[in-house]
Amino acid sequence: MRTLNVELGDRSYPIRIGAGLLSDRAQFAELENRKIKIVTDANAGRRYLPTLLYTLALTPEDVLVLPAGETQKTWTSAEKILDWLLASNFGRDGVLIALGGGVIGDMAGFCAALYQRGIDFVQVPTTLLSQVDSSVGGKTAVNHPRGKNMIGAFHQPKSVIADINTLKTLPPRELASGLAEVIKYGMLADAEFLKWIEQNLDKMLALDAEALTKAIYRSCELKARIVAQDERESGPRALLNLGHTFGHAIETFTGYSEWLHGEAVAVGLCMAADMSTQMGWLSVDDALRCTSLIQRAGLPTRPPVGMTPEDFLELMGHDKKVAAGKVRLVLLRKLGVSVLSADFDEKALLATLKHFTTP
Ligand SMILES: NC(=O)c1ccc[n+]([C@@H]2O[C@H](COP(=O)([O-])OP(=O)(O)OC[C@H]3O[C@@H](n4cnc5c(N)ncnc54)[C@H](O)[C@@H]3O)[C@@H](O)[C@H]2O)c1
Ligand SMILES: O=C(O)C(=O)C[C@@H](O)[C@H](O)[C@H](O)COP(=O)(O)O
Ligand SMILES: [Zn+2]
Repeated sequence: MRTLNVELGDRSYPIRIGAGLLSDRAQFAELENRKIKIVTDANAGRRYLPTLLYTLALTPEDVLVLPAGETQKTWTSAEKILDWLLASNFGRDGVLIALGGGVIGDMAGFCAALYQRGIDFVQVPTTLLSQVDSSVGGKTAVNHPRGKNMIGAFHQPKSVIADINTLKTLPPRELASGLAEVIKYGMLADAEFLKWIEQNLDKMLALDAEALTKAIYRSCELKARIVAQDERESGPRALLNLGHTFGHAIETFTGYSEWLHGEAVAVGLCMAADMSTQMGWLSVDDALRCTSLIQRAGLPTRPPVGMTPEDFLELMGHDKKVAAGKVRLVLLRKLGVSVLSADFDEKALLATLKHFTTP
């Protein structure tokens, strides 16, 4: 097992990564003598709930199982969770566990932030995407038809327990979706890691435990370092949004169905790399390197057919990074070096949007 910490003073917490953690009671030692409730979804619950219930000596009454998928990441689902906690007379001293992918983690975390003005919660991520990214950093939210993660709160978990054995049942498309965020970390903060991803992609696609553990550990380490500097995204944390201004536009355009988050981010990464070359920063060769890695991971590299530059511009105008009415974009100076840019050349953006939306 490998452990690292997110350093946030008295809200610091451990991220534990290893095989078989779900059945190891010691991993949940902080929860001893606490009332516990679990929120999960149908897929993660079917596979991993029995083990977790046994480990924590809980019963099915302590669990809420929601339908799976991004379309469920709504205010209505959050209300269901809050209603259930209230109906169970759950106290402010209780702990909510999120067992599942990023959808469950973001929603349960959001409800933990709201319920009785904030209760403790623990992330037990079961997808690659949630183990490398969403379970760490305390961004919690639900989607709105007008925009991704538009209703949310910052609320840090008490711990993150990532059992890599859960990845064995992940459908290939979901594995690839998680790889998009791993590639993002290499592109935005660590060119050496990006090279390692290129060299070890096939191992990760074959679910090699050592390669996956390294990818999860390094992604979490890079994220934890940035979150520790800027928990609430007033500065460098925005860099974690590389590819997301384009990606979130795609997810909103497609109504949070059809496209997975990582797939939309993958296209966003290609678009951000392309625009960085239009700005004269990233070399064309390096942008192509990123696109070809994304393609090798089985991810899309172009937006949905029918999406126009105007669609992108309209949706990007609602991005949470907009400041003083101006879109701000995360771009690459070079591989491993990202910047948040407000004064980018509009022509470069238009050229990228045109290039990616022309059949
Ligand atoms: N808070 C953050 O910092 C942050 C970061 C990145 C992404 N996100 C959010 O995370 C969400 C995407 O997360 P995701 O990709 O985990 O999606 P998800 O939660 O929808 O999980 C993907 C699918 O896999 C299923 N599943 C979960 N674990 C499984 C397992 N072990 N075996 C088989 N199936 C399993 C789920 O039921 C679901 O159908 C998006 O809403 C995105 O916005 C948040
Ligand atoms: O943790 C962050 O900060 C991120 O930006 C990580 C992203 O991968 C993630 O998708 C996040 O939820 C996006 O946040 P948002 O504030 O743009 O909705
Ligand atoms: Zn993301």
